[in-house]
Amino acid sequence: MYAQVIVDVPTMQTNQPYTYHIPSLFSEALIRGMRVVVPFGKGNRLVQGFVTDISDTTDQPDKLKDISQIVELEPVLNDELLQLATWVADYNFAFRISVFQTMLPNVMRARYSKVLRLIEPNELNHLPQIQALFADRDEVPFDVDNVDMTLVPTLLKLQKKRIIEIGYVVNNRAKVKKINAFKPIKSVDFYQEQRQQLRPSAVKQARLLSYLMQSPQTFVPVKEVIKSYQLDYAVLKQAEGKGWIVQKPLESYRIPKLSTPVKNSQPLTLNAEQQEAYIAIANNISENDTKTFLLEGVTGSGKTEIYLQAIAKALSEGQTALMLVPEITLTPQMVRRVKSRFGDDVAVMHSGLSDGERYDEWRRIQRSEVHVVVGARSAVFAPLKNIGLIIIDEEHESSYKQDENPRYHARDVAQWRANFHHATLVLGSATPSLESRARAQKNVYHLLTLEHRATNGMLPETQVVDMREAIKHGGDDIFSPQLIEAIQNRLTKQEQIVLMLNRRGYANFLVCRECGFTPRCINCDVALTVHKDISRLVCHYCGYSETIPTKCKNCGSTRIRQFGSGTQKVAEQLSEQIPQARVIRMDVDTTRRKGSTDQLLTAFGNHEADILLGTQMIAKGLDFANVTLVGVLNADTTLSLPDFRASERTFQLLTQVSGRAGRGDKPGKVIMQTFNPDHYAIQLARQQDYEAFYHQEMALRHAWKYTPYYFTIQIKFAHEKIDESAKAAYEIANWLKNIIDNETIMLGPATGTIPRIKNKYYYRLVIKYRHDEKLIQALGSLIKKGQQLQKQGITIIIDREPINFM
Ligand SMILES: Nc1ncnc2c1ncn2[C@@H]1O[C@H](COP(=O)(O)OP(=O)(O)OP(=O)(O)O)[C@@H](O)[C@H]1O
Ligand SMILES: [Zn+2]
Ligand SMILES: [Zn+2]
Repeated sequence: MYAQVIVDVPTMQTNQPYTYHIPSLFSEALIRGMRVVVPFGKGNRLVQGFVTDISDTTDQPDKLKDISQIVELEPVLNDELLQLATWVADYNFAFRISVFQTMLPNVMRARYSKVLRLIEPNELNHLPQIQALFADRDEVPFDVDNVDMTLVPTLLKLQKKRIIEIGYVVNNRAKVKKINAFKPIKSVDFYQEQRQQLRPSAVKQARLLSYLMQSPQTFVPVKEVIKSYQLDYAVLKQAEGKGWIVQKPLESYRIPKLSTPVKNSQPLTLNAEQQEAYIAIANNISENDTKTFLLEGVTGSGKTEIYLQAIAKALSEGQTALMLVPEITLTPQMVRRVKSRFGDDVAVMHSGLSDGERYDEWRRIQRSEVHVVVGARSAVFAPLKNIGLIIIDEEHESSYKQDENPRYHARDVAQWRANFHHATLVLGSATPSLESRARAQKNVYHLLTLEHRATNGMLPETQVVDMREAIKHGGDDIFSPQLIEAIQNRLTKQEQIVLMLNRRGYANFLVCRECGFTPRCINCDVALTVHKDISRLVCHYCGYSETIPTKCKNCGSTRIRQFGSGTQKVAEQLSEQIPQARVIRMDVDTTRRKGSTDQLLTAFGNHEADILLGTQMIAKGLDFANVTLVGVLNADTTLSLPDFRASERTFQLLTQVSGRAGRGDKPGKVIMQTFNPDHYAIQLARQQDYEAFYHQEMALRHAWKYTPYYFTIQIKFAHEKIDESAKAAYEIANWLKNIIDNETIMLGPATGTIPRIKNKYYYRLVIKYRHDEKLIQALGSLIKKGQQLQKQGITIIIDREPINFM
């Protein structure tokens, strides 16, 4: 028997399965989708691999290597996921191994460690130190904890003489958590009898026996019983010794908890608009039809309620449901809402979980113990079976596209899985991506609209404040008088306020007021960002950091100041201007700790603070009835992003954050501060008019030949030497020129917006096309052709529909 194995070596040469011989020992147990350990390459180094196929015969003439080990007895990838992986890899020009790793919990990524193996023990007689190192073992871990590094020269000599060898072992980090449990094994009468014979002083034994007399005949965690019956371990040990009970370790799940308990909730009675949308979705679920709905509903229109009832519908049909939410703050709030409806039938997957929790949630899904999954981007690969419904909330969010290999978009993967399962796909947003809205226009998607707020409230009224005027009249560049006045007004009424500092594309760097010098990253050529909390300048691309200088490195002047401001500075300014306001600050710094987001939001919800001040992470999903004012400190910074989607991003962000105001009975108000008050993205966000924005932006996209009129592919070439990356870029550009369609447009080669990242120089090509099979084929072959380039140290990145133009 032979197995096709994709090995854990992400290079162009290894992007196809290798054939291995299955030793008879494993031939019964080995199934497609399992993890194995195999020898690889000339040195037969052991690596992890995934079995993608098994066959009785092989056409490989060479002598084949044996599979060394099976990692676990259950397959970790089912047939659907194996097929999906092939599609994701091909479609996104990625390696299959990278796709497998993205699909599975982190702990299934193999860790390799070095070991020393003894080959000729008799040769060590005159080397007592080495003998002592091995003692009676023939393999020891090769690391500083085990090996005295002064022995290394000797060890290397011994390796040359083949007396020892240095090898690799594959460590499986996927560990199941166990807890101690016990159960009674005697009859009630027996326990009663024992109890009567006890000495009066044996209080704890008496308590245990009374417990055993009425306890269930199943394993119960030791800890729980000890706590509720005031026992101790010694008593249980004794009882085990006397044969009253048996103990054994039980598998236990690490289930992620929210900061406070989740209250149950009941389905709400849908209003007419909601009902219409729900019926369309529910009917489609019953019919097992593959259809995609675009649910375009203004902020607060009750999209979430429709999702929850649609999930209930899928469950009632005996199917499962998958719901994706953007990887941000809103995850805990959404998780809370879904758990309040479906309780323990929900598994959660997002980056806030520990590796152990992630692994356990994944296993609960894999074993079909839960039927609902809520999670961020990579949850789209959750091993659910029999999917009836997939929901993508805030479908326009760019975080659904992975910005590293494999560069997949969760929407594409969701569509594939919906087709596979004949499932219903629902894309929801108040501000759909232009791509999705355009597909609805062409009836590829079915458009469902909600034009009114669910609570009958009005959309908030929005005022645009021209900051150029505010500054002219002696105001500062953070708070206009209008905003300060509005905040004070809400404070007297005990109402709450959300303030957003738009940090995307924002300049939070140092500038010398004398010479204009800005400290930049030594690896990336980008301005360093000021992080006051750790008193350092940090590079956001590579993580390089240095202390905040007091003098300009260029001219020596001490007038080196921060340009722009962070949430911390805004909070300081706020406490100066309105000292009585209680402020919760929410940004990457205050939400880094696990669970902190959920805590901060719960505190705000309980009115423990008046103002929630944050970056764009607070723009979406928050549903607090007492918030009547939303202030946007700088509406226009996103407009300066080097990206054709800058207006779309700005419009989406402003509309979303405005939607946080007036969600309860009280009317809401929004104040947007901007230096570009006349820009259409800002004006249309003020009117919350998505449809008008869609038409205006589509006209521009058409004129400039951008998405959704054209597809886009970006190819990046990176090398430590700028000449080498340029050469590769021109070589490939010339090769492609002869292949691509007449209508296809190639831009570049050009250096990226940021030419150097992590010590590599980037060159890029941007290709815009409508239908170009030859182009796609050429790019597919490029990851093979790239082998030659890779040998020269060139990295090639092919990015379909890139989100990030760097
Ligand atoms: N049918 C209904 N009857 C009464 N209240 C409702 C109904 N549907 C939704 N709501 C309430 O209206 C509020 C807004 O609903 P929800 O958060 O679902 O809107 P949304 O469209 O998801 O909002 P956003 O896109 O702004 O996040 C919530 O407090 C919700 O409980
Ligand atoms: Zn850097
Ligand atoms: Zn200077």
